[in-house]
Amino acid sequence: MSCFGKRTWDPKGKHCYVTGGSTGLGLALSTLLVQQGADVSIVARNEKNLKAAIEKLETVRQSKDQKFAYYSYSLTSARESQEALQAVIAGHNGETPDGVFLCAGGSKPKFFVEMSGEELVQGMDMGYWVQAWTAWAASKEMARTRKKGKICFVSSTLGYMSLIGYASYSPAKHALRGLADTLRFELQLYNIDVQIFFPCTMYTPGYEEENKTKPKITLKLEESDSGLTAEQAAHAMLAGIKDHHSHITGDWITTVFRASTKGASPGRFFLKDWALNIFGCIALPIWRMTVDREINGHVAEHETYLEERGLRA
Ligand SMILES: NC(=O)C1=CN([C@@H]2O[C@H](COP(=O)(O)OP(=O)(O)OC[C@H]3O[C@@H](n4cnc5c(N)ncnc54)[C@H](OP(=O)(O)O)[C@@H]3O)[C@@H](O)[C@H]2O)C=CC1
Ligand SMILES: CCCCCCCCCCCCCCCC(=O)[C@@H](N)CO
Repeated sequence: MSCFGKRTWDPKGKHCYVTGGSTGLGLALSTLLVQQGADVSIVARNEKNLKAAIEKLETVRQSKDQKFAYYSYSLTSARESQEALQAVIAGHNGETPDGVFLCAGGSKPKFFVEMSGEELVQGMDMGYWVQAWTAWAASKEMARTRKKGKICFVSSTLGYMSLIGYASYSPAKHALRGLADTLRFELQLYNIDVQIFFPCTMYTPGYEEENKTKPKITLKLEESDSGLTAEQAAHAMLAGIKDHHSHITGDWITTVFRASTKGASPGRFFLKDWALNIFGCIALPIWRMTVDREINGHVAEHETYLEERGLRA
């Protein structure tokens, strides 16, 4: 039983569709779902990683009846996201998934003035549309087939706040929160549960990739966040999913941001959220002042950086 006596969600025997299930958080979540008896279908682009992920899932299989499948699609367009979902359904005896877990995504942090127009558009594709299109396709399918399913988005700490360097990513992750909060209301019409996870830094292949372009100052400011392994983050995500939390967090810093930006989003026990909010009212402005000081102390170094790249007249 979870809050308000609602039964906890049990993955056993459920068909789970995990986007981005080939590496990082998506693979760690798929592994947990398999260990708890679910059938898992994963979608990502790179076929070699997908195959390797299925081999890993085979090693934790609980029963011979569990079905695992992978499909290679890029989920940044409406058409491919619908095709991917149809392939997942066809591969599972025509059955709509019980749970859709939207782990696909990525970021390419840089300074705003060094980003190209394409990179800013890609930021929305890889942060927002890569999950929104699948949520859209799955909502239509669940409503049509009367499936009382669940959809869980993956935002970020940066979906509640932001940091220098994340102009192409943080807005997309904030937009996911807007979509999840909208759908939490609207999809009640079809008995579909909508949740959203806000992970902090996770040490994954995606993290290593983003560090190739990340400004030094961004990396430095992120040090306040000690980070989680993909497995730790997946545990927190699944615990929140089971307990029907609308907004799921896996570390204390993001939990403070959750409480301090709550608005009308559902939270936890009100006294706990009040206490977190009061703590945030004091600690966050102090933290922000240290960040402003750090950025202002970076002006001279940044001047050289821009000159070296021909970005200063
Ligand atoms: N790592 C971090 O510090 C944090 C990450 N996040 C978010 O968590 C989620 C998981 O991140 P993480 O595990 O680190 O990332 P990884 O890069 O390790 O994994 C991302 C997964 O998404 C897939 N993917 C990426 N682009 C597409 C696409 N266009 N179509 C289909 N699949 C795609 C990748 O496979 P392939 O490339 O083969 O398509 C891979 O399976 C992302 O949404 C990320 O934004 C949030 C907070 C912190
Ligand atoms: C309460 C007072 C203390 C406040 C401290 C605030 C520290 C902020 C840390 C920001 C961490 C950003 C994680 C980004 C993860 C992510 O999404 C990227 N890795 C992109 O993938």
